Amino acid sequence: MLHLHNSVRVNQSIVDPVPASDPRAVVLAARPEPIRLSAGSTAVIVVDMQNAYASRGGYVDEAGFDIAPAAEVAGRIGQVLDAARAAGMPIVFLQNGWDAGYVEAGTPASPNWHKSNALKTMRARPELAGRFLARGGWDYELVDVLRPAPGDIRVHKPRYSAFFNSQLDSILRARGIRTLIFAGIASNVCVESTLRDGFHLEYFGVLLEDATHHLGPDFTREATLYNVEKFFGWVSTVADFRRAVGPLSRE
Ligand SMILES: NC(=O)N/C=C\C(=O)O
Repeated sequence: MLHLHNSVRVNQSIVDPVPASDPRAVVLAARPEPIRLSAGSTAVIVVDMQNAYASRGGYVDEAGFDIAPAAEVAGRIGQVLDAARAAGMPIVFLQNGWDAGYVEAGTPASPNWHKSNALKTMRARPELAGRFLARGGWDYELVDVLRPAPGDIRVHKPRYSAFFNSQLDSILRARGIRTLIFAGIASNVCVESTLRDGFHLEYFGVLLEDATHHLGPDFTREATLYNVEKFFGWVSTVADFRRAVGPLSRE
């Protein structure tokens, strides 16, 4: 079988949200099939690469989740951002959390109050009260290695899905964005929640599997990859993304 340079098999059907005639369109190798994307209508969504999720001493580390792979994941996300910036694609950094007084986190009348492991860990260990995911604090801040560049967009979100109680949808629509490239932590929680809601809002979601990390046993990672590939979107890799958008570099 013939292969193109970006490992798209030529006789595979291509998902075509943008016309092939678009001068900024490229084909991204993905599962279950390649997808055409245009630099003009694609954004990279970096999900919650905050100290809370990717640094020692942050919320998920203190709550007992494995964050060992997070540093490597952050490095690969950096490669994605370099390629996206060179191609002129918008980059959106999501930041999960609440106000310093935790009003946005909800009361016991909110499921979030009961299910948020950050809130539960702080209640169980009062010496940690106020430390996790509070705007203005270290835990809420993005990791040092993934600092937004001028022109990048930050969106605050108070729940797992970035499409709820945030400006994400209007920010994307105002820029004509149709395709979302997902990276960040955690693949099985905020990444998947946002990609799923994006699907219901008519966005084409692509998960870069090696630019994400999951919270929980490995089967959660596998389940997310299965769900995305089978029901909600497409799965690709950092190398394939870089190969696909490399030719769009404006430098
Ligand atoms: N960013 C995430 O995927 N968050 C997952 C859990 C949490 O925020 O408690």
